[in-house]
Amino acid sequence: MELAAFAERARAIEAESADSAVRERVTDLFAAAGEDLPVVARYVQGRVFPAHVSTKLDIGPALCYEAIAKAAGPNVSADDVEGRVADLGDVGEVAASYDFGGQQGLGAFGAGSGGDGGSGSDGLTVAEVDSELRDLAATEGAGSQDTKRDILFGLFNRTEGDEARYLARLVLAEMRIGVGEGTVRDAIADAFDVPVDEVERALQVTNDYGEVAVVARDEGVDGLDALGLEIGRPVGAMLAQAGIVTDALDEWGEAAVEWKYDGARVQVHHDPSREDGDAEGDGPETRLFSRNMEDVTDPLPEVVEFVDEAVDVPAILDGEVVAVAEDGSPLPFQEVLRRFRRKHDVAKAREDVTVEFRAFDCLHAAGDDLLDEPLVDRHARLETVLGETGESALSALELSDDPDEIADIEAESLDAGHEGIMLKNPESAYTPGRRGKNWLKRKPDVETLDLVVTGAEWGEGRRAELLGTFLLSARTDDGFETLGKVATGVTDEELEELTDLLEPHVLSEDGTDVDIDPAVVFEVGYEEIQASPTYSSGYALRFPRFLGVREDKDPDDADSLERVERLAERQ
Ligand SMILES: Nc1ncnc2c1ncn2[C@@H]1O[C@H](COP(=O)(O)OP(=O)(O)OP(=O)(O)O)[C@@H](O)[C@H]1O
Repeated sequence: MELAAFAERARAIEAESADSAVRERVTDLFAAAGEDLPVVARYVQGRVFPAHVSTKLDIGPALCYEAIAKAAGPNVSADDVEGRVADLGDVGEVAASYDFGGQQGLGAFGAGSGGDGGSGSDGLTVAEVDSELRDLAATEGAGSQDTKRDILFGLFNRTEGDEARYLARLVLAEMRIGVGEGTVRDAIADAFDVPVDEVERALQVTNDYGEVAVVARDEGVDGLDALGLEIGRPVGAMLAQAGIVTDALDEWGEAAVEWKYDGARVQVHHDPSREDGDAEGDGPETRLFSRNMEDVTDPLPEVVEFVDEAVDVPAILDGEVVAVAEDGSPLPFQEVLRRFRRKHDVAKAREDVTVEFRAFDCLHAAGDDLLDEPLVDRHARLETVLGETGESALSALELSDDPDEIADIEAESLDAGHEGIMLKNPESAYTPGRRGKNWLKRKPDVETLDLVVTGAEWGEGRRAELLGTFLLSARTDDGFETLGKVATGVTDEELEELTDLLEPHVLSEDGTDVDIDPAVVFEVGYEEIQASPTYSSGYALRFPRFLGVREDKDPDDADSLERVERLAERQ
């Protein structure tokens, strides 16, 4: 499929407001995508790679503006592009407004002019874009930024109008044409006449919209059924809602109660047949993935060693990595995230902060996918997989229908320095990536919010080189809405780290005000949530405090405005 045809359809999808019309258009797009279906199924959601792949484009706005400016000709600078993005608020709009790479003469036959969309500026195809972007992502080392910019320039140079619009939005992860995961799932079912439940299950186990779309089309229901978990390919973590003991007992009669560890989520993939350093190079025995499916194997060698020692069957385990002090008591989870981030000097980091694994679920063991098994059975399997050697990592699961007994478990957890308890439906299946009612978390402490940084201000005087005040936003279906600024409680050293983290995502600057692409999630505490016209969400945080960066969360995992509204009502 030519990029022009894709762009024309993307434009039509974006113009629709009714969900059913969007779904129909996406269905038609999939039916027409031919051999580019896997790419198209991802691009329509603004994804370049499947979620289970750790590869990233790593293109910041500044690099993208340079590539656009270069394609636009000698009279346009990256600053001009940035200025126009600040005015128009959409990099796609800006990219579409330039005449790129001497294509002007072909303009009359350009993107969008043909009913079949096949008469693009120079026949650039979606497959070619994908191949170039893969090359771009694989570029590393010295000079890689220049190479990336050149590849991107080469692509922009071959686009015009809507092609440029959606290419720019794609590479900056700002597609936003109103196509969410649910729409893609439904459209796959409609386009290839397979049950939506089967598509949903296949998506949960593979995390790959492209693969599922192709299997649905080429192999139908049987093909989808045959898709299973694969060791080495992470799946979404099952998530919890806030809940209370009486709700759990009313609903299930009896609850499975566990300590809620204050660490960071890790999915362990272990295959003993893959020896480290084996000649075929098919990967290490154990790989670890964070909650957002990043590969965190290298920074956590002691967890790898523990699993290699304890587990001797192929397995996928779910659990938490906790940082522990010398006396064995838990340290705040920020210490764990520090370890996750560490790429160099891991041995030194390991000396500074000790981490341990706590396992609470088993998704696969010795060839059996266990997602549909009841929790209690999965837990029993987990115990077997860990065996005596791994016993210390097993999270104790107690079944109880007695609120007093559950209160005692909560007190023990808090005494031991943990966060509270998890209440789980003993009979429930494991639903990857879903925040359902079968797992409830109970934390007695005041709730915190995980919010996306969408703006900042440069400091003054001594801190003029540092970003000092951060604008925070909650997630909505269409993007992000602001609800406060956080400035206090941050040291110079922290500000330096935060500036380094955020600078690559700066979209535009106006005086000391900086507009930032949603990429970084902050955990913040607050005294109260107030209704307020100051911010676009209609709410404002009273006395917000910075607690840390949620390195393990993407903007899509940040708290929603709906949750903010619920918390505001409960105050
Ligand atoms: N025994 C346990 N069972 C399941 N999850 C646990 C357990 N102990 C700790 N956790 C952690 O609690 C999290 C569940 O809360 P939730 O799904 O809301 O994630 P979250 O947004 O990271 O929440 P929080 O910030 O409260 O940890 C899990 O992702 C996991 O990291």
